Amino acid sequence: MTITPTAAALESTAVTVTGGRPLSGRIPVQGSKNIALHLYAAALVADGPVVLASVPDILDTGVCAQILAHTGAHVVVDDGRFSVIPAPAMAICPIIHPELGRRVRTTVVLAAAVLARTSQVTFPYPGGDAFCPRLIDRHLAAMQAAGAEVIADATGIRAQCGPRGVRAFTADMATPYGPSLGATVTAMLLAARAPGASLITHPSMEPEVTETARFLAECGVEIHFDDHGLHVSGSDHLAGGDFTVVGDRIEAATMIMAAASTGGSIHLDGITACAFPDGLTAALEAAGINLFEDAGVGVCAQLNGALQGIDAATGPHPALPTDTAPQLAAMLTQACGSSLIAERVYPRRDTHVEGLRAFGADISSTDAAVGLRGPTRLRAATVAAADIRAVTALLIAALAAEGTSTIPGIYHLQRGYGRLIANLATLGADITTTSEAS
Ligand SMILES: CC(=O)N[C@H]1[C@@H](OP(=O)(O)OP(=O)(O)OC[C@H]2O[C@@H](n3ccc(=O)[nH]c3=O)[C@H](O)[C@@H]2O)O[C@H](CO)[C@@H](O)[C@@H]1O
Ligand SMILES: C=C(OP(=O)(O)O)C(=O)O
Repeated sequence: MTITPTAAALESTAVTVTGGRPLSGRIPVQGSKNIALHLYAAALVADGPVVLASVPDILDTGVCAQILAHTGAHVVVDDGRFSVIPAPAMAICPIIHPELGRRVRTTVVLAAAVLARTSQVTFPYPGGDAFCPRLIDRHLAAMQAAGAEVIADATGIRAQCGPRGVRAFTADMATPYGPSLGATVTAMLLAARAPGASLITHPSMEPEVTETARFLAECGVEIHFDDHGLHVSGSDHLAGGDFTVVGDRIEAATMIMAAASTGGSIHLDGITACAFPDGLTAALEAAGINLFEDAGVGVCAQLNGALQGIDAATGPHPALPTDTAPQLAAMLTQACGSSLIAERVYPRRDTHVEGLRAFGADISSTDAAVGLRGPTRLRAATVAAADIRAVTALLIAALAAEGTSTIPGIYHLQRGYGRLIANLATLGADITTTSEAS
């Protein structure tokens, strides 16, 4: 099996940006990274074939496709279409490939799907961004509630159910930071294959959850939300289905913030204004960016005068998504006055702060908030980032800065953005990638 490029291979490629050009124009938005990843896991609980359209061409979907193939599923990815025929239960390998599993966050959700199909699974601790400790206790509690014995050691986790497989259950998704997105999908996939009525209390309502629920309903699962939580009537046979991944609201927000940081305005195809959570729309508008729906085919984002500093807080849907906070901070370096971005989904998420300071930003962070003062004339810098949204924050700073900046390493960028560099070039950015080998 070919393993998709490793971090080391991609860390030898750098992005070079000469800033100061206003970005404007029209670009497409990719299918949502995080929705696609959860749908890949959901595809594993179906018995029939699944086709997902508009999947983003990124490292994380490549890694997840390989994890599925390793379980025995027949997987084809072609021109944005992901087709999978899950193996019959008897033929599923109940081991999540350890090297691949350590590279993505969705490993535990994929493991839940395998557990739901085969009554057992062994998996490594998941990867994904490491900006702070990211617990998985709610995922494991859902597996236990579904009847699995869960044993964790230093190398990974093993979950095993009795001969009847997963059973209907009640599990709670609340954490001190709000409901867990990933654990809610883990619980949904277990419940989908557990005959009887399951109840998931305090579920996350992020689009990743509601889109997975829509997909499971297409496959024949009875599923609905009410004041008590998420009700799932599971079955030991699920049809497959065809499903389209909606546009990536985080990529869209990133592009809007990149353009606004340079004084530009853009048109995005493949997303609608209602895909933007209220907290994101409110933050953009308060900063001076107007969003207009374009006849149901896209969104225009236009600057309304100079950017203004804002106070904002991340939170569970429909609040400002935590995955947009680093990019927002980069944009607000160009805003008049002070800004404060409170982080309420994670105990801390500020790996972008030091990098932005290298560009000259007046920015500081405390445990759960980032404070800024602007506008600052940023100067070019050579600085690397530690994770997917921190790297885009640095790219935004480079686009706004005077001179030529270098951001070494594109591993984190490629985990989540398939066409970001090409799209920025289309909008007028002076941006290239260079390999150390060249
Ligand atoms: C691949 C994917 O979709 N990743 C997204 C997903 O991550 P992910 O599913 O990992 O995020 P969670 O919603 O689970 O985590 C949010 C918070 O809950 C806590 N927690 C989580 C699980 C648990 O079992 N116990 C617990 O305490 C975490 O430590 C964190 O503070 O949702 C996050 C929050 O919207 C996004 O930033 C990530 O981009
Ligand atoms: C934190 C993120 O991703 P992951 O959960 O895959 O690390 C993200 O998409 O911003």
